[in-house]
Amino acid sequence: MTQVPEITIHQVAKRYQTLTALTGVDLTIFPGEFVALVGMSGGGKSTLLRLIADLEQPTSGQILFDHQSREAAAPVIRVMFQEDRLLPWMTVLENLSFKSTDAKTKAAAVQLLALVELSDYADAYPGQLSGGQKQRVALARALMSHPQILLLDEPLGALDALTRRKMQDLILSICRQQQLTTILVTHDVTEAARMANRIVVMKDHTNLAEFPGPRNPHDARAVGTVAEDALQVILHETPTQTAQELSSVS
Ligand SMILES: Nc1ncnc2c1ncn2[C@@H]1O[C@H](COP(=O)(O)OP(=O)(O)OP(=O)(O)O)[C@@H](O)[C@H]1O
Repeated sequence: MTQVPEITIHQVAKRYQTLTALTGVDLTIFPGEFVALVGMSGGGKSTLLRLIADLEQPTSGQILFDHQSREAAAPVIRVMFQEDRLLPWMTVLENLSFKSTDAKTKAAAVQLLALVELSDYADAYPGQLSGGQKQRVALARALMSHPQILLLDEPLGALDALTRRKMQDLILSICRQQQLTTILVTHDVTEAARMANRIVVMKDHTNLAEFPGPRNPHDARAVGTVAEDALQVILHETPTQTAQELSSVS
């Protein structure tokens, strides 16, 4: 049985006045995949994420979910950004439950706090948390609505290296456990190689090339090789060279 793609991006373009942010993007993402978008600043990574999230509309082209329009499929999509976007006047638990009095909602919030290892901070305010802890609350909040698709826009960009590494592992284990379809935008090719099963290089306003992720995120050598390959394409290769080289490798 052929699997139905969770997201089908077909010939998507996005222009802002005279500026082209994206052009000719064709990308198919299957349920449970973890895809990383990498590339130079201004390459259109965040724009693509915003289009998938329905925060903006493409100038042309289509984005389908389960082969259907967004309206018909009504996918539950949540986005996690670099800044935590927590409400500073609410406690950690309230940021998840939005002060709901519904016992089920509260129980779900408590359970998610345990999942992100923050049970002890339920009554703390965001201002009392470290950057990494705030991002864990933001992750738990994104999971509250049981998304099928999780979009991560540089969520770990502001964290120190050690916290970042721990968060990568936490996000990976949760995404696998909950079989989420995940798209991560990151500047860090090593992070992309550690986390994703597909690394998509965005260059010249489109998805120029892609690499399979290493099977084991803890295999530092394999991660390093994939990261270096992605970096070479980002920095040097012309589209034609890249396509030829990739086809000769496969
Ligand atoms: N709201 C907007 N109005 C006008 N131009 C925009 C807008 N959003 C993005 N752009 C432009 O579209 C292009 C792609 O931007 P985008 O933020 O998607 O790139 P990116 O690859 O995510 O970059 P970065 O890695 O720096 O976040 C850039 O040239 C940017 O200036």
